[in-house]
Amino acid sequence: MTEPALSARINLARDGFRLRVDLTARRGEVLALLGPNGSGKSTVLGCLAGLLRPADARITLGGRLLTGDRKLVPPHARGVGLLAQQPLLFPHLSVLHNVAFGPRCQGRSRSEANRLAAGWLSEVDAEQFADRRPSQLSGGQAQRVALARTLASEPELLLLDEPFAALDVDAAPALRTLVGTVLRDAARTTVLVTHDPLDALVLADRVVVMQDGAVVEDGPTREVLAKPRTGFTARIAGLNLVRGTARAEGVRTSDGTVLAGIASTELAGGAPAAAVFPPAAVAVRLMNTGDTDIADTMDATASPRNTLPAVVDSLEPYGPVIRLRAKAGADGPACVEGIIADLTPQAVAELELRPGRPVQLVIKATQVAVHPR
Ligand SMILES: Nc1ncnc2c1ncn2[C@@H]1O[C@H](COP(=O)(O)OP(=O)(O)OP(=O)(O)O)[C@@H](O)[C@H]1O
Repeated sequence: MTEPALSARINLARDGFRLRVDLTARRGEVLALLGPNGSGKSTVLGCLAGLLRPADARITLGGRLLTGDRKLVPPHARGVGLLAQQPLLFPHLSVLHNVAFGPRCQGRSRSEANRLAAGWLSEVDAEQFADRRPSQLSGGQAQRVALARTLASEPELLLLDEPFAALDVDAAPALRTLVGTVLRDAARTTVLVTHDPLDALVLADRVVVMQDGAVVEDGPTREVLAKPRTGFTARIAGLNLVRGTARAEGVRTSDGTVLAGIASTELAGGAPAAAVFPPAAVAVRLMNTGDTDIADTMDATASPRNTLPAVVDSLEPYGPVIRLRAKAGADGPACVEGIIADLTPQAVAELELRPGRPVQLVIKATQVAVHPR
């Protein structure tokens, strides 16, 4: 096992918020840091960048101690580059000189710094803007230049804080592709803070999920998103997650509902478990239509279905489908709260669905994966 390039143990308390994390990343690894608002992601980045001075922390990068033993290496001397949501370019410098700024600060000659800057601008497909001022760039172009500026200092650790969040939907995919290309440098370690599961899937090798200042999930991206252990991760992965305890046939929730499913690994009865299923696996029917529509499509060999009474909470367009969010009815099980179902607009119209309408959620047991929690 190789020594991690980045190792960070951070303990920090601030106005009622407590952060306790232990993070490591290998050289060349791209780590996505996910978590709800206020979970502490930016605080972790601030500590790594040297912008925050945690009371109790030990951060090393490539064997160098950055924070710890009463030492705090200042931001510019860390070998850490930070790309924030906003490009934050120097308005009075040309694009080329913005990018050359880092190498100049590192002691390169003017011509050498300009040569390097031109190379990085071409790397991010922005060499044609070299002579412009930042005010003459679009948001997407400015963010590309900001990426070149960050990379021009050749950081050992690259921190990306929601780098696509401020971009419009047309500019984000191009920059995401570009970032994907530059992140393939095996010499650099990257920590990417994002709300977007697509960023994690496309760019990251590993996902760390934070909640209330602590790490609650850590693993290979696909594994974490496919087998979420927390409601937050399930939501960002676009999956439903119902918690409970393991039973032979599936998961028993705290309200006594048993959700039939298929266990992903062997689970001891009574162990904490979660039932995970995609919104497309949830069929919706009206409470008062009887079982005929389902019975018509079921034969004797059909897999068992879970039928749960619920109430429509909201209906929102979601790409080509309508996403229905359910809530618990007065007498129904609480476990249906927040379950999402994707329906065709035609089905929504035919069933005359609207918020407040009692429905039944029908979920095929074969599409419910049961994971340990
Ligand atoms: N400068 C500050 N002074 C005091 N408390 C702060 C400061 N900045 C953030 N906090 C608090 O620290 C906690 C963690 O905030 P942080 O910004 O790290 O979360 P986050 O996960 O990055 O959230 P978001 O996704 O909303 O950016 C929150 O409770 C926040 O209110």
